[in-house]
Amino acid sequence: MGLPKIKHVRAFMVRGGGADYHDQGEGHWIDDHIATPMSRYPEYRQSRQSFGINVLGTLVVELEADDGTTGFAVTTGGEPACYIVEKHLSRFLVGRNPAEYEKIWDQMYFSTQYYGRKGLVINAISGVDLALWDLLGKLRQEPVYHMLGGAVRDELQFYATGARPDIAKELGFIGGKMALHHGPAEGEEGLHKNIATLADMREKVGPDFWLMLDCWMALDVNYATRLALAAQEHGLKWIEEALSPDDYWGYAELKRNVPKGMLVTTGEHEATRWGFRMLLEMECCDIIQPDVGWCGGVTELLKISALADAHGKMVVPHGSSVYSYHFVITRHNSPFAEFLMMHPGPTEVVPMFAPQLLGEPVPVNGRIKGSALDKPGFGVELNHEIALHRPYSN
Ligand SMILES: C[C@H](O)[C@H](O)CC(=O)C(=O)O
Ligand SMILES: [Mg+2]
Repeated sequence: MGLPKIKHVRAFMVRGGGADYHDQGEGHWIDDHIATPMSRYPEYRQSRQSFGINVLGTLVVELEADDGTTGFAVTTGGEPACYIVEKHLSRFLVGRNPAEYEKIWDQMYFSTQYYGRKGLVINAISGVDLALWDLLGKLRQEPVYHMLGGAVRDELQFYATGARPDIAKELGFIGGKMALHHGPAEGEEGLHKNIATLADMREKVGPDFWLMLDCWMALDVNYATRLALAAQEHGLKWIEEALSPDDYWGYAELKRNVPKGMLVTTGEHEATRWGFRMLLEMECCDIIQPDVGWCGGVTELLKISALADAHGKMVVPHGSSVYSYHFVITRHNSPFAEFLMMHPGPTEVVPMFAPQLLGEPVPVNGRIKGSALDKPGFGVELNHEIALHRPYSN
């Protein structure tokens, strides 16, 4: 329909925070003895970087149209994702109209299905999809949330993820989600410590502030059930990602086991409508948490969200900065959003994907006004002052 065609596809890798938010320096709360599936090995317990959580780095996808307009997006994926974008996915983009995002998504997904479906390949597809939406918005001079149907509310409300829900409360957030520190291999002592941390935080924030625990796939059904039962008296709102993302059966059992009123959430490491269909149809959880940069991008999230809505479930995307903000504001079944506190303390609000994005909005008093999203595309620019490395070309 008269839009300039895509002329160039470029994929860069970047180190140091941003979309690979686990790639932080020493002393950051996000790498401080957090329970993981690798915690069963004592040598990998203290630091997630020790087992390689940050090996990938960020993938930046940049699309340039015939008229010189560029759209871009960032996600996790680094060098291997650059290869997939440049050597495989670019063929579905060059010479194409960016408004054909449905057909492009379909071609990217089915051409990679024999080695893709989840994980890195879907991260790469998500990055391309988000860059397409950004380009489309920049060409049409429209914010992405307009193209998704427009806002259903005037502002976004956030809960904060970090080690200091007490400070998150002072900063105006509606709740605080803490990482669980000890996994099953740390025995009864670890379980008591986990509960003691929650009890201490409940004491600090008072009775009504939401408190959640993020278990980052570290537990088994028995441990997660015991944790949930013990956490009830401290008003735990939800238990997140307690089990392996492949253990749909375990999630269904956990959901039956937790105390009435406590929510089970998961999905940040799930991908595509087919993965989320499993979580929904098997009654695994109360809230699904797709990461917009990992689940297939906005094009796929629209389908995931419609499926969740039909099942009466909320969609509260994992992190994902502006890519989540433009989506959440358009959906009734996404009533609030996550803000990942990337300050090392974390005692201050800093942009989630700093330093990669310029103009990234941040919550003020736990909120972002819809008007802050009123710029073309996702409303941010790539910070060209950071070291962008292009390992391959197409
Ligand atoms: C804090 C968690 O372990 C993880 O780093 C982030 C996450 O899962 C979330 O924000 O949700
Ligand atoms: Mg999580």
